[in-house]
Amino acid sequence: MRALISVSDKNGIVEFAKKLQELGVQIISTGGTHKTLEQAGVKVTGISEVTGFPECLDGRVKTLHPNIHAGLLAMRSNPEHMKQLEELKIETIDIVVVNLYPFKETILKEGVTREVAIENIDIGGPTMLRSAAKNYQDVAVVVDPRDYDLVIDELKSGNGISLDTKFYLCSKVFAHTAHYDTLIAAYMKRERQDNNLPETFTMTFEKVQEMRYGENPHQKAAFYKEVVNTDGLLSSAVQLHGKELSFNNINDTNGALELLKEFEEPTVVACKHANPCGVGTGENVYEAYVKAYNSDPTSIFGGIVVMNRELDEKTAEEINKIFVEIVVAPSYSEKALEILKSKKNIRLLAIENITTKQDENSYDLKKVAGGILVQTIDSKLLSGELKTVTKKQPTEQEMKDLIMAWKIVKHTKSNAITIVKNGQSIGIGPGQVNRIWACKQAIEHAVEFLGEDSLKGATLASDAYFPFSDCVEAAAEAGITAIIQPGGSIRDNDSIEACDNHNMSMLFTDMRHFKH
Ligand SMILES: NC(=O)c1ncn([C@@H]2O[C@H](COP(=O)(O)O)[C@@H](O)[C@H]2O)c1NC=O
Repeated sequence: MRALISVSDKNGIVEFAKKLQELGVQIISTGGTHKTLEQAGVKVTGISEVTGFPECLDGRVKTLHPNIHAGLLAMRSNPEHMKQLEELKIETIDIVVVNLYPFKETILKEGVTREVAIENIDIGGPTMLRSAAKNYQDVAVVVDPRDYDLVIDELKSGNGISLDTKFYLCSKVFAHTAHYDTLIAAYMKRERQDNNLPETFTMTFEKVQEMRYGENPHQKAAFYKEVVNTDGLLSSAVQLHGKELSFNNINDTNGALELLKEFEEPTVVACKHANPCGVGTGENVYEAYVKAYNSDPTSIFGGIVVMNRELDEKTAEEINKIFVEIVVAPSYSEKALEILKSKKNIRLLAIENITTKQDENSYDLKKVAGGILVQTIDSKLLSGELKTVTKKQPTEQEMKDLIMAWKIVKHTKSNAITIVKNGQSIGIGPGQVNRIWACKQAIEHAVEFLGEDSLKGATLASDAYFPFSDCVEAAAEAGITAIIQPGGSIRDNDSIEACDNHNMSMLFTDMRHFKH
């Protein structure tokens, strides 16, 4: 039995090769692997002895030779194949142990040149892996060092490596080379600054964790992360305390974080089922948290609280008065951590560069039955200049609140209406099937938690245009004085007129933010 070993990651390879040798397997190897094994006392045949050809072009050609690939691809049950091998004096290779040039690790290094990245694209390795995997009935192919023990155990059993195991090893190869090639393709696309939607759509992710279940207990679920550009994003979060995150935890936290990233000043976002339920800004996170909490003290219970400044002791004490599922902050003071850790069931996450936004060319994906919808993320907030369409202009404070309401509405499920006053969300109407209901819900929200008077002088945002003037009428009746919306309805004039009649200001953004 012959094994060909050619590995970049040399961890565990000496022990594995020694065990193979003890089991009577003859070992063939390439340059660096050969050296490592020989130095450790393993008897190795150099690849050039098998190919009759020197390794050349700085290692670009080592194993790319018919003596290797015919030895891998010959079907042992096919007499014609075996006859040809004999005529060509080629011996079979029965085990292939290959792991590839570290392309991923290379491109993750800061400042890596394209030349270096390209030199780290493995050609001979995937070719061997694919040849061996195609002929899995006759060849055992090991791409993952975690499978070394499995192979040794089966060989020790005396019955050889089972067909089942060989098929399992083969399936890992194609998953591995697909992942590897997808990373290369994505790198090339980035290098070309190509943000076109490709003819065939391939992305690759790495598993972070399996979850106990998905959105519901009868659904299976796992969390996968992208390989590059995850700094500051949810998948780079470090969990400091608490139980494992669930599917819904991750989805909901994502909603909260995407909204948080719109703010530069100290801000706290409280979120439930991926919709914001309370948002506060202030001089510090304490002030911001109190505003977010007061805006809806009911929904925040069991919710998610994220902030863009270090979580201090005073804020931790405040948060600790209620039950929240998850807290995310860039960092925690020692005292704050101690206070929050006193609760077993709270999950505490840290994301260092929490304000970092996703690359604007990132994709947003939605699975539909039998297909997938792909779009670039909704990265912009405003398209350009805001246009005041009413006789009245908003005041300076109203302007600040309008922008805040606009940021919140962008990250609230459609149809959405949000109401903001003095840096605090006071009413949020998410996910309604018509706009007036969203408007009424936002107003009701404010009335319930902050009283009718809170609406006097407040500002309102709508994620898409008003089809009728009914929302303006409802806002005017509640005491709201300024509105921000995309504009673009054939009945825009009705809404503008209604604002003028009630001495309100209205701004058009010329940009819609549906979120379904
Ligand atoms: N060019 C070839 O024919 C070739 N054959 C195997 N390799 C790779 O060379 C690496 C091992 O090299 P070494 O044994 O020299 O350290 C492995 O990652 C293997 O996948 C090759 N390198 C790149 O394509």
